[in-house]
Amino acid sequence: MELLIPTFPNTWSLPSLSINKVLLFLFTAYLFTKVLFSKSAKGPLPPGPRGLPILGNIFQIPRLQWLKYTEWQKEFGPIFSLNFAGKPVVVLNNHEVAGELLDRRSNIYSSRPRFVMAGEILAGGLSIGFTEYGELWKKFRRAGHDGLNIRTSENYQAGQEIEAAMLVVALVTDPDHWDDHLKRTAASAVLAAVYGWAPVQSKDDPIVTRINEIMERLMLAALPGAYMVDIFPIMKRLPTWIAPWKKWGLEWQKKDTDMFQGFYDGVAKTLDEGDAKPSFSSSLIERKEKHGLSNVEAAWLAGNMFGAGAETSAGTLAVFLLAMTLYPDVMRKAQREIDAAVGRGRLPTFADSPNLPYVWAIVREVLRWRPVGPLGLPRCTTEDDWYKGYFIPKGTVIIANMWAMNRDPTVYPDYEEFRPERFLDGEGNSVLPQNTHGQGHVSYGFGRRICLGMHVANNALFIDIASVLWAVNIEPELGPDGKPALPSRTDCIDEGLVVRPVPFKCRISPRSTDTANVLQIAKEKLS
Ligand code: HEM
Repeated sequence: MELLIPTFPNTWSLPSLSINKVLLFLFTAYLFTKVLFSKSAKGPLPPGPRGLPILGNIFQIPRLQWLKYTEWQKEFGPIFSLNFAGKPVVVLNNHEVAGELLDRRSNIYSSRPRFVMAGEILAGGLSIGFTEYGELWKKFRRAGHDGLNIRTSENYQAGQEIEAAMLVVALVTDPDHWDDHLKRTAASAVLAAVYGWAPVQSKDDPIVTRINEIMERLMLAALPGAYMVDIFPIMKRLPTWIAPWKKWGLEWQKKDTDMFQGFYDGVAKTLDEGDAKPSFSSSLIERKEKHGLSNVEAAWLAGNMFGAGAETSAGTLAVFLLAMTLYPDVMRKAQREIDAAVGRGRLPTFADSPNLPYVWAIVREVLRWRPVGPLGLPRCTTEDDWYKGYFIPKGTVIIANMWAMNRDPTVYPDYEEFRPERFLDGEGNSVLPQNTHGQGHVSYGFGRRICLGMHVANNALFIDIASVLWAVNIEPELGPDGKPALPSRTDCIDEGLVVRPVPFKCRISPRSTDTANVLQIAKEKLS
């Protein structure tokens, strides 16, 4: 079984065998000290699986952790605890407990665990997703909300319509590389929203590649066990000449800061010249005084939006294609709705949104059925707490098992099926389960740290899905026997930042005879 936790894989962190032995000794000594001198608990933690002495459950955690947690939930209930080598971890598995702790008690459940290498060294403490609950995070959050709330996210809709038209052209002219097109469009749409840039032409655009590398570096560095400094934070004080990993991290911090600063300054320049398109960065610059962020803080906030938004959106669009390949009746029903509301003479726009409730239900169901972040981002408690007789000490890592919540049979009977109808009543009005923040699912997280980009993401998904279904059919490939070869419903890849379906083949072809015009109509939108 592949293990996520105690692998210590990085050569920067283990430069030689002798250091290796010293560190192993220190590590063991640390664990013993922790166990011997740990403060006596004030009450019982929630129940959980029995683990090894000292090391606890760390060897029981497989790579697709959420599946194991969902199994354990059946045995231990909606809230259970684990021991990661002395660190208490509490896993929340249903809407009721997550709603109570993460939403209603969010004053003590809104911090993140400390990520020394990723958050502090590589990102210089400036990555909003890793920032602990405190003044800087509150400033980031207010500024982020100003530029991405439900109202301001409408500013980016014109750019999202253009992106959707580009996606249609790409899928019609080069259907086999659909995954590349999804990645390009997601990256391009987020860059347009964040910096007001013109669409990028390829998923391999050097800037897209460079920002993706930053996110990959941060996510790999954040994996438990990747760097010793996360186990012994005191190592952060080592001088760089004996800590090459620190030198490397600081060098990247400088390069990444220079790049984000350059992008941000570029927007400031176009604003000065009166030439800027509405964007998240332009809103940051215009409300600089109000937000109280320094230039470098604002530049990192903007840069991080790309990392948080591009791969998550691309992965979700891949789930959409998988669902359409497996559920042709859903696709046809949506196409009937789109044809009735939009006709065949133009692409859908945001003005059609009120007339496309089934398309909106597909957006919700895609996010519920296969969330690209099944465990979201971990939280950390900032005070001791009690829940139903269980004690949750300050500093506990909290994991929200969104996978299990989105598949709770009491909320979603037939949860394994892709069935957008579950979100609609007979009149086409939305039906949304409780404790789902008006979304129908919990894939955007909870409480004060709920995804900042959820309105931008929902809008992009809506217009992409409506436009693609207006333009093309998505069907399974035919196998050698001439019968449809269905892709796997369940196989997935955990890429660190997102979990997406394993690569699969499908046939994408223009719809019916009048769609000879599809390309022309989409291209007209782009001219
Ligand atoms: C389908 C696409 C997306 C999904 C599924 C998604 C999901 C999530 C989740 C689960 C979290 C953690 C929430 C928590 O701790 O409770 C998160 C955080 C975040 N997301 Fe998204 N996201 C998406 C798109 C976006 C976009 C497009 C942006 C920006 C334009 C964005 C910006 C952020 C930021 C900045 C955070 C960190 C918030 C904080 O720590 O305070 N996301 N997202």
